[in-house]
Amino acid sequence: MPLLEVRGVTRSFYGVHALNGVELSVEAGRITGLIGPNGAGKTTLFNCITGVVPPSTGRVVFDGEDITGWRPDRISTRGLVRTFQIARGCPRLTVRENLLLYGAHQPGEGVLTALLRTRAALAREEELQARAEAIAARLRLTQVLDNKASALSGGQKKLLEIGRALMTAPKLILLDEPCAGVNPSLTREIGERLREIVAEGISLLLIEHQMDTIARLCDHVIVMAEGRHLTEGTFAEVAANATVQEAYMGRPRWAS
Ligand SMILES: Nc1ncnc2c1ncn2[C@@H]1O[C@H](COP(=O)(O)OP(=O)(O)OP(=O)(O)O)[C@@H](O)[C@H]1O
Repeated sequence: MPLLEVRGVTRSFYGVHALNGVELSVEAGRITGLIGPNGAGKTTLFNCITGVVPPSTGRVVFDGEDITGWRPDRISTRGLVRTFQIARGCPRLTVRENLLLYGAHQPGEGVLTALLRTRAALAREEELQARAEAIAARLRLTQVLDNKASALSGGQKKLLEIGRALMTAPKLILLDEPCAGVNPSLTREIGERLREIVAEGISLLLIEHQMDTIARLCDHVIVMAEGRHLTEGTFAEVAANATVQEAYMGRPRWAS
């Protein structure tokens, strides 16, 4: 059974059909790339899957459970979380605080428990601290744990965004352009961290425009165009597909 199934999902905005009945599946244990020309509906699909925007019609099934129309926080407790193209962390908080903020959304963490500071709450806080430190170490952010997020480099901000997603103990992370705006060597480094995350059993679905990054990183590639699933396969297969080339025609990013 696929980890994620999208069945006939449509979404319109003021008469614009952003999604026209998307059908796709994401398998566990690998990095799946989601590509397509500008306006293909990739970000809207991410929003519909993760509850940021409800689909107009269709179904989203995650890990065997129908999550269509659920709110993002409820979806994340099931192990499905997304990152945003523009990092959404709190710049004035430290890296550690940013990580803890996300861990606090875990199931079982009630405001009352936190306020009462019971023994259980203190133990939970220690556990979250340990998790934040372990995730920072995984992402090579230990040196900057107590620095303000605003002081991080562009690449480190991207890693922090991934770290915040990891704090929710996800099964699947949807990454919206995790390497956008970072230089080639940092892109490779982020790629290495993503590979390590997958080796630990977390699955990834990522939107990326840089085709060399997709080619290097993704085990499988799904192509969208005009709000629909166009085709899928290995990078070599989709790159050789005439329909894909046609969908990208005149779009210089394909060549980059
Ligand atoms: N909130 C919104 N209001 C109105 N139109 C929207 C909204 N969100 C998306 N759209 C429209 O839906 C279509 C699909 O946009 P979307 O951003 O999902 O595509 P994309 O494949 O992610 O594009 P890009 O690669 O440029 O980010 C576009 O025509 C876009 O203008």
